[in-house]
This record gives sequence, C-alpha cells and structure tokens, in this order.
Amino acid sequence: MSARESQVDVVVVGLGPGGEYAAQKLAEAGLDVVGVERGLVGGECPFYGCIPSKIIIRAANTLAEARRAETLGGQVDVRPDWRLVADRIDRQATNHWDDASHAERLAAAGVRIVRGDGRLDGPGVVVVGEERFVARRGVVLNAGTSPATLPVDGLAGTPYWTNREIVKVSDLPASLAVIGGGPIGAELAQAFARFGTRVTVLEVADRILGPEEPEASALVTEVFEREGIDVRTGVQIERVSHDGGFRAHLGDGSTVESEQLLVAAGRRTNLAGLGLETVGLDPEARAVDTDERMRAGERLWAIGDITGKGPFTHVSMYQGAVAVRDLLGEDGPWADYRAVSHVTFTDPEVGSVGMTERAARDAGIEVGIGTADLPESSRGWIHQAGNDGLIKLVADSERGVLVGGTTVGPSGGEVLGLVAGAVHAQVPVATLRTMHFAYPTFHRALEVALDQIEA
Ligand SMILES: Cc1cc2nc3c(=O)[nH]c(=O)nc-3n(C[C@H](O)[C@H](O)[C@H](O)COP(=O)(O)OP(=O)(O)OC[C@H]3O[C@@H](n4cnc5c(N)ncnc54)[C@H](O)[C@@H]3O)c2cc1C
Ligand SMILES: NC(=O)c1ccc[n+]([C@@H]2O[C@H](COP(=O)([O-])OP(=O)(O)OC[C@H]3O[C@@H](n4cnc5c(N)ncnc54)[C@H](O)[C@@H]3O)[C@@H](O)[C@H]2O)c1
Repeated sequence: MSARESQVDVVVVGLGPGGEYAAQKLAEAGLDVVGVERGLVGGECPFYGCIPSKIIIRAANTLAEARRAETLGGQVDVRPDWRLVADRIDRQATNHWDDASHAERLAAAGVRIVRGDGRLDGPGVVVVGEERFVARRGVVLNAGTSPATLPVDGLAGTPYWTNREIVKVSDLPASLAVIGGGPIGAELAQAFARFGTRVTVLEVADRILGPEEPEASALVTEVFEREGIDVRTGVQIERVSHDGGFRAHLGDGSTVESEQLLVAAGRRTNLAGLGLETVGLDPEARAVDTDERMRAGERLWAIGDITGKGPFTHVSMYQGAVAVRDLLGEDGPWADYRAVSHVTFTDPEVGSVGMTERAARDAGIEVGIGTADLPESSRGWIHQAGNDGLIKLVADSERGVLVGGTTVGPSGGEVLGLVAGAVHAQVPVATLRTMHFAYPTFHRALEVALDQIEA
C-alpha cells in the first residue's frame, strides 16, 4: 500500500522533554511542525521518571524529617501512608497516565501530533504507518531511552519492576531488592526504606553512584546503612528465581530474598528500528553523534538522551533550544557541555557540575582541590539531625577557575547553583573568595572550600 505523503517544515520524532519543547517553539515561530509520538506526549520524565520519583522522595523525606523531630522538637507519631503518594502520582501528576494536557499544549501552539512509530526513510523523510512526511527544513530525533534489560539468568521470566512499574505501585512491598545503585536505584531505595520497606541494594561496581566523587558515594552509603538499607557492592548476580517472591543468587554463594525486585541497571537508547541506516548512520550505535548545533546529518538534528551528553531532562531541553535556534537560522549560542549539572535526590542530595577530580586529572589539568564538611559549618551544626554533607571543589590552578564541584547535603541541589554558575561563567576563584556568603547558610561552607584551593 502506498503511503500518504505530506510536505511539512519540521518533523520531531519523540516528544520527550526536548522534543516537546522544540516542537512547540518551532510551531510558535510559524513553522509547519509534525510531532510523532508512540507513547505518552511528554516522555519519560513526567510520567515514569523525574516527577513521580520526586513525589515519592518528597513524601519519604517528610517522614524522615518528622522522625528527626525526636531529638530536636519533640515526639511525632509517624505512620506512613503510601496511598497518599500513589494517589498524588495517579491523579495530580500523571492524570492517570493520560497525556492530554501535554498534547493540548502542543496542539494549541500549532503542532500536529501523529501517534505511532516514526521511522526515518532517507534524509528529511519520516514514515509513520501509512503516512510519509517530507520535511523541508529537517527532522529532529528525540527518541529517548528505555530501561535496559539485564542478561541475568532467570530474570526475563519474572515480574520484576523497572521505573515504569514502580511509579504505579499501589501497595508497599515488605521487602525490595534493587539491582543497580545509580541515581534511579539509590533515590528509590532510600524512599522505599523510609516508608518501611526492607531494602537491599545490589551493585556490581565497587561503589554506588559510581560517576560521582568517591567521597559522595561513601557518604550516601554511610547514610543508607545508618537508615537500615543493606548496600552490597561488588556483587555478581548469577541468577534470579521467582516463586511468589524473588531470590537473587549471588556469585559468592549467598542469596537475597525479597517480595519485589526493582531493576535499575541503566538505560538503552531507543535507536533500534528508527531507520538510522537510511540516513547513513550506524543503526547499532548506542548514541547519535551531533555537532554543536545538534546536527546529526543532512536535514537531521538529534537531541536528548540519545545524544549521550547527559541523560537529564534539562540537557534534553537545552539541546532542544539549540536545535530550534539552528532550524530558525539564528546565530547561536551553540551547545557547550563544560558545566552540565545534575542532582541525585537522595537525602543528602548529591549535586554535581562539570568535572570530578579524576576527570580533571585525566584531562591533564593542574588540579586544585578544596573541601568542607557540612556538619562542621555553623548551619550544619544548627541543623544537627540530617546534617550529613560535604563540598568538594575542583579548580584548574593554572587558570584560577573552578572546573567542577560536588555539593552533598540537605539542600545539596540548591547549593550547587552557585558552583554551577561559577563553572559556567568561569568566575575567577579569587573573585569568588571576595563574595559575601550569608550567615548561617549551607552555601556558606563553600567559602571554607574555596579558601583551601591553591589557585
Ligand atoms: C526514574 C527516573 C527518574 C529521573 N529523574 C530525573 C531527574 O530528577 N532529573 C533529570 O534531569 N532527569 C531525570 N531522569 C532522566 C529524564 O527522565 C530523561 O533524561 C529525560 O526524560 C530524557 O528526555 P528525552 O527527551 O531525551 O527522552 P524521553 O523522555 O525518553 O522521551 C522520548 C520519547 O520518544 C518516544 N519515542 C521513541 N522512539 C520513538 C519513535 N520511533 N517514534 C515515535 N516516538 C518515539 C518515546 O515514546 C518517548 O515518549 C529520570 C529518569 C528516570 C527513569
Ligand atoms: N536525579 C536525576 O537526575 C536522575 C534520577 C534518576 C535517573 N536519572 C538518569 O537516568 C539514567 C538511568 O538511571 P539508572 O540509575 O538506571 O542508570 P545508571 O546507568 O546511572 O546506573 C545503573 C547502575 O546499575 C549498575 N549495574 C549495572 N548492571 C548491573 C548488574 N548486573 N548488577 C548490579 N548492578 C548493575 C551500574 O554499575 C550502575 O551503578 C541515568 O543515566 C541517570 O542519570 C537521573
């Protein structure tokens, strides 16, 4: 059967955060835009990722904070009620996993939404079922990721959870094993533990939150263990069996039993079946290479998690904005990844921007380091229960500027803002040292760390 053909200006394939942003801005600029989506308009973040997970974390943190009152303000009777969380995600956050509000916003901007699987069919051409779109200006790929499947014996036949299922849970499990101590595993492990679930984290690497500074991993591990989470690192999972409950068989001969199992062991990019070979790109690649304008080929742009430049919502939207500027013929600014920041919303939060110490040394930079322990700061001492935290700043001593920083603490993600600004704008360390740091804030601990840097 021959496909119906339409000429348009731009086709956006995948309407996750970056694609949604780009489609809306291009349509508002007057272009004829088609947005193709096979799942929910809005993508992973609002329905299965950032927003539901942060609602769970917010609730869990209120419980932890209430428990802290015992030594600071008085007795509080804490009785967790998961129904409040499940209901908030279901009704307030996801509208029962209905994307109408996202789709209506795009339609109001003039985007034509086409439901289905988009596939490239040569430069500037996208096929969706029986429809064929020829894009005069180009195609923007924003296909995102899915949970990676683990090649562990026995796992495939079991009803394990990924992030897609765990955000829909209506009843708390008594116990949960979490495979993977990355951001998803760590955030959800702690939140479920705070609701009363017995949690075991199984991490193959020698520490959880591996890409972070080792000091950050160590501190979060210490807090997790204090809260009763069983953190096992360096584990090999040989096999998983399921017989009502789960049993993970580990390489050292031990087993871990749990009522439920969350697999949070990474993501795979949704590039299979996208027709990359029709535009001269490798269909087996893990990511799509882009230049500073997010161009990936002839009349082709790629944005978001598929570019491998940082799997975060803000990166996807940042790249969406870059692609929009290029498609509209503007003169930049183009993509720059020196100061990509991210926050892992454990408690303490782990904020991070730019390079770690190791990355800076590997890049041949003459490194200067400054650190501070939050409990030793005035605000940390006042805060007391729940004051775990640290600052680590990484400077290029030759140039006298920060190239990275890690801010762990009760408001680690907020404190990060100042460091991210300094790395982004290359503010001289000497200038930062002359700042006023309000007393007694958590960010004031930065002054201690800055003073130590030889720069
Ligand atoms: C549990 C969890 C928590 C997270 N928390 C945070 C956080 O706190 N902060 C943060 O910054 N990031 C967080 N992330 C990461 C964040 O969700 C992603 O970085 C972000 O969603 C990526 O956006 P994207 O636009 O690249 O892709 P996605 O959001 O994955 O969207 C891609 C879309 O493309 C569609 N699609 C794919 N292929 C096709 C095709 N061929 N045709 C049509 N449609 C297609 C998919 O259906 C999907 O809707 C979290 C992720 C998870 C899983
Ligand atoms: N707050 C945030 O910004 C946030 C929150 C959640 C997720 N995310 C993003 O979403 C992406 C996916 O998160 P993720 O945590 O699933 O992935 P990840 O790749 O960051 O972490 C996966 C973890 O699983 C471990 N692992 C892999 N195979 C294993 C095995 N066989 N046994 C035990 N452990 C194993 C890895 O060593 C790693 O520590 C990340 O890249 C992350 O940046 C961001």
